[in-house]
Amino acid sequence: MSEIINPGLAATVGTPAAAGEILLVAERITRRFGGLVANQDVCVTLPRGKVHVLLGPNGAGKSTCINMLSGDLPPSEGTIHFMGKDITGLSAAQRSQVGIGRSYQRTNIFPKFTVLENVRLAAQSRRQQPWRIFSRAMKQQWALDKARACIEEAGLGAKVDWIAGVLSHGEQRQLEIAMVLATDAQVMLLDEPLAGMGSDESARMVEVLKRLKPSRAILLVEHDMDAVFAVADTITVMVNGQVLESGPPAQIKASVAVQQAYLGQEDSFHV
Ligand SMILES: Nc1ncnc2c1ncn2[C@@H]1O[C@H](COP(=O)(O)OP(=O)(O)OP(=O)(O)O)[C@@H](O)[C@H]1O
Repeated sequence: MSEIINPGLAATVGTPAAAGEILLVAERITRRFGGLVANQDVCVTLPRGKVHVLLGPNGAGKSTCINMLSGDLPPSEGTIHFMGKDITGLSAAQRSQVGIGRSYQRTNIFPKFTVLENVRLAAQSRRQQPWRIFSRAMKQQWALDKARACIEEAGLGAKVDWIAGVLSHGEQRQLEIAMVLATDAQVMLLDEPLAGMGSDESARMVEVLKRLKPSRAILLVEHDMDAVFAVADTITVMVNGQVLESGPPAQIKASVAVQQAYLGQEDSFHV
């Protein structure tokens, strides 16, 4: 497999497509760690224009699932297709280049760089000469223009020249969203984007997610139930590495099996 990109796949990215188009399909993905089955036969379908939330108690397998979708972990079994092409064997870097972007549970930015520099670097990471990213700093106008647009879309327009390290926690998470956008992600995999946020910051992030949703497919792992039910079109609840139930929010809210899975957990279904 080429280290840089699958050209056939790259050519499909950026093609205007209708809402509802299926972008990513994971079929029966399974991941074992020695004798532990962290995900078993998990199926996920991500259409453009929809937010899919992965819920589940601690240790249920949500991060393992998102790691397999992003390419950070190879599945032990199962397949993942993006826009009809099999990407099961692509690395995380290759998936980023074809249009699958992710954020991590922990904030992942360059704290001494400005907001604009962080996002400009993310934009340039999609290009095929990553070793030039630093040496040609600030010279590529296209990357700056793209970075500004993504920063605006992520709701950070007023902080474009701020040093990233002095932003609030919530703003740093918004910056990460801008960095994912700058890679032209069609599919956004977001691992707990609201973690550690206060209510104002959470509300702002929910607005950002709603704004991003129409033109992309978004998969979230999130524990904040108010936010989950504010943005989700589909919710998949995992327990012990398996899908317990998957469906629209009203179905999940009414599910006795889901209620029972959450008994004694911090994350409650009081929504
Ligand atoms: N790299 C690894 N090596 C061994 N076991 C792992 C590894 N990563 C995850 N696991 C195990 O797989 C199971 C699922 O973990 P995972 O992190 O996917 O759950 P989670 O639902 O994301 O949990 P949390 O909400 O606590 O983040 C757990 O039992 C965990 O200990």
